[in-house]
Amino acid sequence: MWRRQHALLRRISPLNPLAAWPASGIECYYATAAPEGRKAKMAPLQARGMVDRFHLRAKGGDGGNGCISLRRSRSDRQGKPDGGNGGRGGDVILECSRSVWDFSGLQHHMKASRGGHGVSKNQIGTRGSDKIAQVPVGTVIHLVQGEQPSLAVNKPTRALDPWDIPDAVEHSPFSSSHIGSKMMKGLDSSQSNQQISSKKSSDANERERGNRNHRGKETYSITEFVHTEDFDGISCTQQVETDENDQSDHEDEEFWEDDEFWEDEDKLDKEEVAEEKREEEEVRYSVAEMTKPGQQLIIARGGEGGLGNACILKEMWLSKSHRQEEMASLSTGQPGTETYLILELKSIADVGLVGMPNAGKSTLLTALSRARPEIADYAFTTLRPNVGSLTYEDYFSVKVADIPGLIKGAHENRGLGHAFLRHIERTKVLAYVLDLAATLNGRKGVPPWEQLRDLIVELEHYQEGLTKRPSLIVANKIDEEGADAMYEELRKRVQGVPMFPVCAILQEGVPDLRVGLRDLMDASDPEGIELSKIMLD
Ligand SMILES: Nc1nc2c(ncn2[C@@H]2O[C@H](COP(=O)(O)OP(=O)(O)OP(=O)(O)O)[C@@H](O)[C@H]2O)c(=O)[nH]1
Repeated sequence: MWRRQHALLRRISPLNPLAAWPASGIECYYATAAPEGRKAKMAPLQARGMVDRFHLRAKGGDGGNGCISLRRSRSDRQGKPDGGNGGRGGDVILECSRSVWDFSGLQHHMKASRGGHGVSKNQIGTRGSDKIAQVPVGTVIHLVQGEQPSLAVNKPTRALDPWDIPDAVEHSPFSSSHIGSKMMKGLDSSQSNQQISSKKSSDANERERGNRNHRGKETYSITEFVHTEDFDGISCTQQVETDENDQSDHEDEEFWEDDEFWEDEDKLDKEEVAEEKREEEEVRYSVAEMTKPGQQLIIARGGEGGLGNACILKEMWLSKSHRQEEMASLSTGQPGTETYLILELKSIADVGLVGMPNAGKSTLLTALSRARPEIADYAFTTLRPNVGSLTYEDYFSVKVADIPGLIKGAHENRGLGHAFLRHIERTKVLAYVLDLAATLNGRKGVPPWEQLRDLIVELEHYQEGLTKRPSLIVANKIDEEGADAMYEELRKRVQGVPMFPVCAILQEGVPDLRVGLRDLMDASDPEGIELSKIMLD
């Protein structure tokens, strides 16, 4: 469904003013240009805002075929087998990078190149090139179908293993299963090849692999590492774009030529949504997390190359009756593995700023750090989380995340909904930013204590116990007329929580807030906020 919509958008956006890119992350509807004689339709399109959840299908490159060749000479009329082995297919790799914000640069389908075929004179086919895509720091991987993703490192040493997954099984640092076990969350290496849900091709792959093992030929192991450090992100992006364009042109043609599309679109959409839901029910959540720049994760492995006849006849025993068939099967390259993943982004920060739209969260982030998020006097200016770094004199550094504004009923999908709260799931400290001026000077806003109540309710709806984290209150816009009295009222109504009156725009009260945040980070037994601590009317 999305592919069709993206193809459509590419086609109409330069010409059709109705299809101008929106600056929001909300699902939008566009009037689409229709071929002559057809009614224009309204099609939902994913807007350009942050893409923090992404469906990705990946396929490793197939292995190249082995060569069957005989080298004859005058002295040897019968000839000696000299066919080389096929090359291994490329892997599909995700690389964690600080230079990308979200998944908007990814393709939904990624395929690595196949290995080259073996040639005579015992020459091995070339290895298929890998397909590498960059994902942001904080990417969580859920597995819908296929094999567990595995970590790619250049050397199997402990020092190079950047993962710190809880419950990972400890192994010898030099065993391949160590790497394998580290890459699975809570799984041992014997489970690493477990299929979540089998597909035809992966079944075939497994069968083929079984046959190979049976004949004594080793299949790939996870100790075949990919050199990761010199990867040039720019060249990869270019490669990805080229492929995407090729694909999109093709899709465009199909799309406009397809008569049934206009009639069946709704039905198809519904079917696809239902299928996606069905698939999501079988998802294995959080099989891997990418938390450090430079980490690489192989999500689909290239197939092994087929054997050349030089190798087959030297090392294998072939039955006389089925010689040809066995030779053909051994020389055929294995298909690459396939996986279907859901990528989800959870920003990594120590402090999460939560507040109603327009409370001044982005302004506060600007005052606390060098981050420069968009600031404006209308609600929902922030559409994606912004993370800034707050550094203290002793070089202690705290990451602060500003997330889009929450409103009452966000859990019922009001405003921007509450899905982006996943970005504060991992924070240690919550800072509730309340707007002291929301009801002042004739404004029809919500009093600060009610803002606090609504925020707590929404956070608890998203995840029970989230508000038990160490918390403080930032009473913002103290510079406004009447804000002092409002602050006093707030202090009376909410007790037992550290509170800081602040004017984010003039940076007043910000130094005290910095100290307060540090204290909360260091405190051994800090408290969260409960609804019972708030006195409401
Ligand atoms: N008077 C006053 N205005 C402020 C203060 N802090 C922020 N503002 C104004 O409040 C408006 C909203 O500020 P933002 O920082 O965009 O608020 P936000 O909470 O990030 O808003 P969303 O992006 O909608 O979630 C802007 O016009 C700011 O200039 C303050 O301390 N005093």
